[in-house]
Amino acid sequence: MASTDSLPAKTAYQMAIDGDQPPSKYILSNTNNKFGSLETSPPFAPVPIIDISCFVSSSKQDDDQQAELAKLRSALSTWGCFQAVNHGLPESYLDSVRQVIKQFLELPLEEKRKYFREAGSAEGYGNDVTVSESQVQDWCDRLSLRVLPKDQRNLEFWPENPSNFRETIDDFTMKIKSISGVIFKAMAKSLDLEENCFSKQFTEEHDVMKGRFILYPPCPTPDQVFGLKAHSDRSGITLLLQDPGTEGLQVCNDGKWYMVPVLRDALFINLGDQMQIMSNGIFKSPLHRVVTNKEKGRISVAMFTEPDPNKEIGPVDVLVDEKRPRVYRTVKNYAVFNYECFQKGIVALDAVKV
Ligand SMILES: O=C(O)CCC(=O)C(=O)O
Ligand SMILES: [Fe+2]
Repeated sequence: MASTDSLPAKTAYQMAIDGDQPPSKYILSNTNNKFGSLETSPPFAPVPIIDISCFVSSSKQDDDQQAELAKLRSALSTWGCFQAVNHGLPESYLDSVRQVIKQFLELPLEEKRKYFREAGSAEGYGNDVTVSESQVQDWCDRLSLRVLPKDQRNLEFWPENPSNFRETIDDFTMKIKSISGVIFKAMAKSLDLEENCFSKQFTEEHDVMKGRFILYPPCPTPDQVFGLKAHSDRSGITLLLQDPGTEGLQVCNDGKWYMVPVLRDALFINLGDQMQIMSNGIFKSPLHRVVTNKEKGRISVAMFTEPDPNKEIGPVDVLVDEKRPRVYRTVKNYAVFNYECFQKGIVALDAVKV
């Protein structure tokens, strides 16, 4: 994988501390931005709020569950995302997760350098993967880790400072895995499919999960710089813990951009490309991006669940019929496929259409 990454002399975080103006490679232009102009305060997205305790608790009335399942199906086939509430993780627990990430990402550069992501590697500390000289840079510092399967963790990238980083992220991973299992089952039920048809590929027989821990420092020119460029996720689903103090995430619907509201105790869940493929296009993997803020920084925690890269995925058989012909062909190792498309400037989901 050809890429030209090296840790810059200054990361966005250091530039923000020093009061530097963003260098030209961070500034948007007509040639480096193809997904619509940057609006820092578009309307709020009326993203559905779903009570996911209905999907686990047998004490809830069946009618309640049916209503939430209908809401889930509608949310995922229109917005491709929803706010999950009543997920069982207390606010103080979520604060402790954000805290270890903030502590690591705010360490001096020399300390973080030990975990630097090498060119061609998906793991470690740094900025986005650089695939072309003209690529606009994201105004963020981030750490990417493979968190599952446990025996494939590369601990050399797992910070030892703060000292509770590893145990906190390990515990959070297992809790997110369990919530993902509930959501994959609910997604299947909402489509009248056998309840395990997605969960067995994502959280039972195989569990591949990546974590991305991001710090968006304040930016002096938020109307010219993205925190994160527009993209769709390559995952099955992504579970995102937002910063309770700062908005920044935007989602695209029908060609228009909306700001995702921050709900203090919610997990924001968006569908990734692989679930769009498996649902034969019924569910949507939405384009999303992050804008920066002049005064305030923002921390976010994104957990990506993916199927086994060695197994082919494709539309579930019963979702393909005369009324809804097969939209996508089968594909293996979508992460690598997606990266190769990105390098060529092609949208991966378009490239897997039949
Ligand atoms: O930071 C956010 O709010 C979104 C992060 C994201 O979209 C990603 O890491 O893929
Ligand atoms: Fe994303």
